Amino acid sequence: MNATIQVNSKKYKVDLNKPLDISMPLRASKSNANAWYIGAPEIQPVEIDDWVASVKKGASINFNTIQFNPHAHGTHTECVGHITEKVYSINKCLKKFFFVAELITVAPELQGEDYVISKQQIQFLLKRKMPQALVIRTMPNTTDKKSRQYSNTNWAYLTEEAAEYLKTKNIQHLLIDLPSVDKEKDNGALLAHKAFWDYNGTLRKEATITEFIYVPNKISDGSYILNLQIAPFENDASPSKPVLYKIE
Ligand SMILES: N[C@@H](CC(=O)c1ccccc1NC=O)C(=O)O
Repeated sequence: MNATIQVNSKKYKVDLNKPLDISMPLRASKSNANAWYIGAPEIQPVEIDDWVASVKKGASINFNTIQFNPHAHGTHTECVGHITEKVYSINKCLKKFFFVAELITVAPELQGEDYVISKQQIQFLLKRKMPQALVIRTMPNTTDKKSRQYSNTNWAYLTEEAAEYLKTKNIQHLLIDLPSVDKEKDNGALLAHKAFWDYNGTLRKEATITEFIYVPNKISDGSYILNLQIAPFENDASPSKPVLYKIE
């Protein structure tokens, strides 16, 4: 199934039969990716008295209750409501689902005791491109990202200057394969989140941050059409399913 997508005067051809899924599966397992010091996701059949809602246990259906945290357990998309007292819901902030996206690969650089993604690195890789969405794959990109236990690891993060740069480039949607665009332990500073959403200026209510993606190595850097879908939770964040389509 082929589609031609026109954005202003530019036409992009994509093959909808060739989706490139950059989300992580969310599993009820200790080996599911995890951050923020909580346990693993749980998926359990409902139990009422002696009845267990599992076909294996004699019920006519499987009927599971799921317990998880969108920020801690996998690919999720969040809006500015993640850091504001006022309630903003991702289901109300994200109202369009197709975007022109650029995928870049960055090796975070050592700054003091931290690894960071700098403005210079992004500037160099983006050149003069002005995509609506930026997808950042960090190096090294091993498959253990899908099961990594990130708590207390001081993962790499985006500098405030880099996030500010993305805002000035008018990038609306930022996607990254780390648990957060910010430093794990920053005493609540959340500098990159705040710079990207213009927290101290005019809130960018339509801008979103998607964290905990996984971009397989077989997908090369370049321009794509991104389909960014969430589950319709009225909450600051929802599990999400970003899918790329190569521009032919
Ligand atoms: N970096 C923050 C903590 C933080 O961002 C956070 C803590 C617990 C659960 C989620 C968090 N942030 C992102 O989703 C801090 O050190 O205060």
